[in-house]
Amino acid sequence: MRVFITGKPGVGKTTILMYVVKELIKRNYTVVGFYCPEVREGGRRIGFKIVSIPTGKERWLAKVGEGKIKVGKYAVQDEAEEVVNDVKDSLPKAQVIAIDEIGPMELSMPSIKSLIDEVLKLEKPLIAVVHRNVKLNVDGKTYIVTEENRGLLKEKILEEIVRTLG
Ligand SMILES: Nc1nc2c(ncn2[C@@H]2O[C@H](COP(=O)(O)OP(=O)(O)OP(=O)(O)O)[C@@H](O)[C@H]2O)c(=O)[nH]1
Repeated sequence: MRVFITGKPGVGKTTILMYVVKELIKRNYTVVGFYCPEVREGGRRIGFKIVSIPTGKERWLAKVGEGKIKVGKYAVQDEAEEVVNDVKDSLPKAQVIAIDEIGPMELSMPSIKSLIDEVLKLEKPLIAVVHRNVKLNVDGKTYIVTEENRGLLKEKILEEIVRTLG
């Protein structure tokens, strides 16, 4: 059972995913994955972190500046690999996998791309934010988030995943 959340920038994708993750953890399910919050300084976005679920281990994913792999103005940071390995180590015990997001930045980093490829091959329930420009060729239910449906989608997606877990 895979749920993909997509939609325009700033519409509430991350908010839905994090709500579902928190509610699953409250219900004592083991959720494993990662999310990539943006980092702003003085109102300007200077980069993104990558944070492991559930350990909370955090490293720079990408930040403004020069580097061997660049996505737009952001240089992908090697240290992100430490979080990728943390997630990989936790995968076997996962009951649900949560990823925010499957996007150009994440897919540009070989170790994150291979983690995502590995997760997409697993049969475990998955909830993932998918960037609007990324097309995944795997089975799953895709929800396009809008201001109008984002409130209802939170509960609907949570219930669908809880029902799968039994
Ligand atoms: N009022 C209201 N605001 C919301 C809701 N969901 C998200 N927001 C706000 O909308 C803004 C963007 O939310 P995100 O969840 O970061 O949106 P996103 O689609 O993940 O954004 P990107 O990852 O930048 O594309 C934040 O300030 C949220 O607090 C909601 O249900 N109601």
